[in-house]
Amino acid sequence: MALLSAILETSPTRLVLIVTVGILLSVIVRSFLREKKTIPKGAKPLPGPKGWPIVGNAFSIPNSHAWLKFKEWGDEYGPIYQLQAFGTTLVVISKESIANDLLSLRGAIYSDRPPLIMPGLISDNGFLGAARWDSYWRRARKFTQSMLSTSNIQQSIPKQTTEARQMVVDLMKDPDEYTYWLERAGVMVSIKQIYGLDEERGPVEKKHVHGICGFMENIERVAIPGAYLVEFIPGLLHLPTWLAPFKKEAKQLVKQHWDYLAPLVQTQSTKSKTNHPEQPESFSQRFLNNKKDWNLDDREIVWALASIYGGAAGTSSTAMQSLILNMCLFPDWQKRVQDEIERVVGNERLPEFNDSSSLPTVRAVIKETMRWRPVLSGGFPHSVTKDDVYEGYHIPKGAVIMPNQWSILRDEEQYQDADSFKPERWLEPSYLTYQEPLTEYPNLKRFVAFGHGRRICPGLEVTEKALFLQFSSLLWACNINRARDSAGKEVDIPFYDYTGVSISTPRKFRFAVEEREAGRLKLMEEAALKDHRAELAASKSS
Ligand code: HEM
Repeated sequence: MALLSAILETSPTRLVLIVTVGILLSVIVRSFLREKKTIPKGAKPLPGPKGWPIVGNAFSIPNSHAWLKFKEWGDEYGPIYQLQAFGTTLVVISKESIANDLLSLRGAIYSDRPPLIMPGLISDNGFLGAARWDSYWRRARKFTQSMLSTSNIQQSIPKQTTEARQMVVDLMKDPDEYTYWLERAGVMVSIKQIYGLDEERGPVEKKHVHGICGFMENIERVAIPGAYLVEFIPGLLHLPTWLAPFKKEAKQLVKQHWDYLAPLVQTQSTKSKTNHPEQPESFSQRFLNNKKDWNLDDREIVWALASIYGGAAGTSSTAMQSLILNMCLFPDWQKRVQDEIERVVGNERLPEFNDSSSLPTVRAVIKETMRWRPVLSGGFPHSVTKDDVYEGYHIPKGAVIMPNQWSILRDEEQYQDADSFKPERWLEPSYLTYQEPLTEYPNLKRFVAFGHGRRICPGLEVTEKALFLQFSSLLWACNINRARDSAGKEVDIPFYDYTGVSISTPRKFRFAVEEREAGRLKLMEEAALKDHRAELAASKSS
């Protein structure tokens, strides 16, 4: 009682000091106890760089482009090694076979995510990618996987085709705005497929692009390691909001996200079951028509759908930006792709998804771009729920597992001359990566760029279709070249100038787009317009 009354009489500043010191002390004790964790008999600790007491290696891990440092350490300490940060063990994997052994074969204990406090707070713990291995994740994942099944994705091909063509038209007219056109293409497919909305072209589209990209940018920004102290000191969550600015910020953001996302689902509740065979049911309609099958409540479904919508935003458009950049850097490959498209598609018609099996060079350039410039270069963290021993090494419960894609996709034993951009590695039998028949391979199925095991990206098939349609349509209609300055001199494009956060995107670069042959742009524009009008008409009559 005496202690309580003493605390109550203390000034607010002293109270903050007491709380902060208390929390810090508890962190120090917890880190110390975790560091002292015993290793099972017969097992040994993983190798790794030496760290400092308590902070471990935390201050040696860069908060930008961490994958480059992780690869350096991998070259020194081997394909699986550990780091320490404030008592948490970080296990970094640089080899696909090890990632498969742990994250896929032992998926029963390697499918959790580390606690991501801020991404959780700003999405009401509903963002699937950050969700823990719990009941919500299981139910939302089951729903997501079912919605993104092969047959559902097949139904989205007409919309994907229309938006790919529209993207090419927009890009040719206004190449400086390329990031917006690439984002827009993916977002407009999602908004139709997930929420059943067919929007008019123009400002209303912008609202959606900014709405969902803003949500994902916020998730990414708050997840940057070190951005928020609460990620290292979860005890700060117990502070009242007036003492914790991060809580105030999270409250504002979660409201902003909800205000955009919730009405997208609610507008669907007023629509009846669609009877149009050419108008497949949207994901939200499928949910609303069979609510009890999915076991998700009205709040959870908003976030589950937003996770699919958000998962698609930023990822495919980043891969497309890398493809455009690579066409500037490797004009010989651009010519090979265009020659192949010319042989198969010709001048009279536009590329379609059915052409995919006859266009292995297109698929090889896409796959090699995703290997050479992985969208999630540092991988996506998993977490292990039980103590484990792998090849004699101890992996403690709660360790964060980082499958470092930058290293895995540059493993010389798998990819000869791994630092070079070589689409031929997927096309020529002399390479280990070659697989027949070329009507089917290369493809993106089980490609590590999409992660591992039970958490593998459920959007893989959507991406495969989107990238094929966008890239083949672009190179059928135009040539991509380096831009020229006012004196006619080629503008330099840096070889590697990418952002250093989780979705690693090429920083803004300049390029030129020109029509390959007169009439192609017109053909593309007419097709995009006709299909879009038909979609709008069908949606109004349904
Ligand atoms: C270039 C395109 C894409 C890449 C490279 C990519 C990559 C990834 C990776 C690496 C993960 C984490 C996997 C793991 O933890 O092992 C992931 C998760 C996820 N992705 Fe994708 N993705 C892409 C496109 C998409 C699309 C188009 C969608 C939706 C249609 C999507 C939805 C998701 C979702 C919902 C998760 C969370 C899964 C979970 O935690 O259970 N992604 N993605």
